[in-house]
Amino acid sequence: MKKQDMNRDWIATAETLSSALPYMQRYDGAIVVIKLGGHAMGSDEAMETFARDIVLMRQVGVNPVIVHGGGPMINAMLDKLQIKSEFVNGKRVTDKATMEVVEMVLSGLVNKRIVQAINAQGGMGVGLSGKDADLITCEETNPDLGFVGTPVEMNPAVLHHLFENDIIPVIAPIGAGRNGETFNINGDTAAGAIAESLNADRLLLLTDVSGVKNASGEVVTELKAADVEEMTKAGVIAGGMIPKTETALSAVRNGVRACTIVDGRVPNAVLLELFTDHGAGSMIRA
Ligand SMILES: Nc1ncnc2c1ncn2[C@@H]1O[C@H](COP(=O)(O)OP(=O)(O)O)[C@@H](O)[C@H]1O
Ligand SMILES: CC(=O)N[C@@H](CCC(=O)OP(=O)(O)O)C(=O)O
Repeated sequence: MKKQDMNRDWIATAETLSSALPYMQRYDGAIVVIKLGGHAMGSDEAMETFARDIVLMRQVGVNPVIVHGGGPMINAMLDKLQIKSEFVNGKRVTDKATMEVVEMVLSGLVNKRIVQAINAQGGMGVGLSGKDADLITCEETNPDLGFVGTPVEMNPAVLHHLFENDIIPVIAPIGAGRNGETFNINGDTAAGAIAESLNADRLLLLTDVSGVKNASGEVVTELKAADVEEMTKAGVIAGGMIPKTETALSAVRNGVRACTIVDGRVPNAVLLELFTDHGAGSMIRA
């Protein structure tokens, strides 16, 4: 690269940093819940970039909370163990054997991969699931789905303790039942419940599409409750997008300031969303 071009690059970097100031001021002390879907997790390099962005957020005074999924990783382990699995409206039918695999994969492999990535960037990530410190208590969602849980009681006190100590919580979507059961919670549902219990400023649902698409395949940048209802009835919003839009609507109706469904495959997706004018994806409004 010529010296002149190199200078131009550095000038652009300095300009970008400078223009982020008002956004950093706006989000100083804010609670931002980020759901990282299994499909958005990708390569080690993508994980490294994601982790660096999260540590940067913490560095500039934001309180980030990561809630992760891991559907594809659960599928891979169930395949290895030759356990068949099916989804109904984006939720995995979960019998006892499946529940054991779900907990091992989410609280073990996936959770620790994210924690390790954050710590490698100089952050202090701590992994937990909804079972820790009674964070999420669940009831059965629907008997037909087995051990799929709906959060009914939240205890976010532990998260506030972690914020005070500069620790970044990384949460696996597993909940405890009142009678000693373990429940499998859809990752989006868990992220929404956590965001609501914290009255979060932002909920970002990171996935592997550029946003919620209409029947012609175009991303809709802003959706209201009525749009979501209509598109779901028409089957335009389907599969894994159903829990996302349900979560987004519930969140904005229950104290979360804004919820966006974002393409997590885009490098620096969370920084783009919080600290620039170039946020992409679909914003859901009440
Ligand atoms: N209207 C829609 N717009 C965008 N994606 C949709 C829509 N309806 C269904 N989908 C599907 O939802 C998927 C995202 O959900 P999911 O696979 O559960 O993601 P994640 O693992 O990130 O939680 C997309 O990859 C897409 O196949
Ligand atoms: C009840 C239910 O469906 N739980 C999910 C939990 C993981 C998840 O949500 O993963 P993604 O975010 O990667 O889709 C599952 O078993 O796959």
